[in-house]
Amino acid sequence: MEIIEKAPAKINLGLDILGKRPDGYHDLEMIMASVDLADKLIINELPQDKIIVRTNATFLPVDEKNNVYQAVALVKEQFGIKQGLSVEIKKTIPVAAGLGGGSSDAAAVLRGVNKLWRLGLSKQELSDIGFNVGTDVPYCVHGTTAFVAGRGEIVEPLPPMPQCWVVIVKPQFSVSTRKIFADFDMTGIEHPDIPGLKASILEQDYDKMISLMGNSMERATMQRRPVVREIKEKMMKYGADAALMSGSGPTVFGLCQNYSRAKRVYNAFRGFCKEVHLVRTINQ
Ligand SMILES: C[C@](O)(CO)[C@H](O)COP(=O)(O)OP(=O)(O)OC[C@H]1O[C@@H](n2ccc(N)nc2=O)[C@H](O)[C@@H]1O
Ligand SMILES: Nc1ncnc2c1ncn2[C@@H]1O[C@H](COP(=O)(O)OP(=O)(O)OP(=O)(O)O)[C@@H](O)[C@H]1O
Repeated sequence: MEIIEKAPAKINLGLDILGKRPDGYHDLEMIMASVDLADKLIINELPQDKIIVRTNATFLPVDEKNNVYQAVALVKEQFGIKQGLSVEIKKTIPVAAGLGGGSSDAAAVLRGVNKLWRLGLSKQELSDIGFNVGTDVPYCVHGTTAFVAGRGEIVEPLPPMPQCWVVIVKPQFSVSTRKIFADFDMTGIEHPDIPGLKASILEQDYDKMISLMGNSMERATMQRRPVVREIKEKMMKYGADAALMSGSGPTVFGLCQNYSRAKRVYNAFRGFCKEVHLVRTINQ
């Protein structure tokens, strides 16, 4: 049986860093939403006991370093599964971009093997396995819009964010989340109002939502890469309702309720940046 799973990208409407923990990780509070920019996973069972990962993104690792490989290996080990698996990842989400592509691929393969091997695992159980692969996997297992806390393991689903167009611009360079966190200076950081942002989504109040969007990591990434600020400013200049860096960056996304405005913002970046997308939010 062949299983096809979609792995959508995420954006952080809000990201707050509460502090560094004794284990070196950071306590976070985030509001995340999925957008219709997705990788596609084609999953097939293999008779031999091995995991084969293939991808059109030839620069990506396909061994134990790949998030999909890791997620499958964990399930096989935990449930003593002797069948193998082949997974083809058709990559569309920009890599190391702040869009959670690797985490979403891992969540997608977990959903896939749950069906293929009839494991009957709940979302919570899939999240618990996936959390060993990456911070954003528990969120990606739940998808849509959610409040996420702790190191990333606490996921509280929310109603879908108010629908809008999303312009996604990824500059040519990538950013290492680990490095940004390692050098992160908590002094004087801006804390977005996450409870307020959460309330705006519960109330489906788009104007309130865009006024409260914020990302504590933006400043650190912008200091290293001023072009991130330039992209954000240019998005606003061309008519985005709001613009923000996603995750640790360097991708910036702009929100527009009006399609022609979104198209104008999109056109302003085409040719200027290589990876530019105009997509919708996912509302189910
Ligand atoms: C910042 C976000 O993009 C927000 O969505 C994600 O939390 C990052 O997700 P990711 O790249 O999948 O991150 P992981 O591979 O889990 O972690 C990368 C590195 O970021 C740091 N890290 C991550 C999560 C966290 N709560 N505190 C941390 O300090 C750790 O040094 C970790 O080694
Ligand atoms: N399936 C995968 N897709 C993308 N990257 C992967 C995958 N598996 C492993 N990686 C590695 O993970 C690193 C981070 O990739 P990813 O695209 O998930 O980052 P990101 O968008 O910054 O994520 P986040 O927003 O969660 O920080 C890459 O450098 C890549 O080598």
